[in-house]
Amino acid sequence: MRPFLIAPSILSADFARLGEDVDAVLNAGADVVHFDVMDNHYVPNLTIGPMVCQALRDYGVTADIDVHLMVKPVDRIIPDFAKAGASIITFHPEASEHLDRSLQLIKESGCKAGLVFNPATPLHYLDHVMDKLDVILLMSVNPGFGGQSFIPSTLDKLRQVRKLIDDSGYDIRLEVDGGVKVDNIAEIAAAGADMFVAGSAIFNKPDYKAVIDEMRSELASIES
Ligand SMILES: O=C(CO)[C@@H](O)[C@H](O)COP(=O)(O)O
Repeated sequence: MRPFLIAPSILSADFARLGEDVDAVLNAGADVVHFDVMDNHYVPNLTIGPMVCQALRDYGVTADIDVHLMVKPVDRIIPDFAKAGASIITFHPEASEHLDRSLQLIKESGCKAGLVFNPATPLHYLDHVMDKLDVILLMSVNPGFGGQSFIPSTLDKLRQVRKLIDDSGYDIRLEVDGGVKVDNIAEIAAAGADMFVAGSAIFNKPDYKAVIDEMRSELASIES
């Protein structure tokens, strides 16, 4: 298994001082910036677009930015995010008319590509695209809002996807997003995840480093 990555979701950051807050969480030990893009159409909330991604790059953020597109359609916005400095772009299969084309578009734009599965989205969308994926993201809440509780059936789904990845021989990250906390991160890692999105668990606490350190110490029990 590759090193675990902690990716704070900036959905729970302070948008009035986003650059500073992202710097703070990276200085606290986070690996990746998770950037949630919502369109009030595919999901019932509205957030941020490529200009904000570009603003973070202009502010000096050099860490990978993991752009999670909760938008429909997806293709038109992919090149804009690539130009704005996205490192990884993921989208939901239900939001794309042509899965393979959207994945190729992300790759041609120079970013890593991933598919996102809602709690009830079946895994068959993986059938013919494993060779094009850098990331599989399992939502452990229904997308749209931070601060929801982890849906326990995600653990079984993680085990299934971990097996699919291992059997495929491809180098694919298994990311999980929603309700990830210090007290469940070890169980989630044991089920196969290696990249952990956490919003409220980190940003709603005054000491980001303390939370990230606690998460890493929980994860250490799995690594060893
Ligand atoms: O994409 C989403 C929600 O749609 C997530 O990234 C949330 O922002 C995670 O928040 P927490 O559950 O960790 O508070």
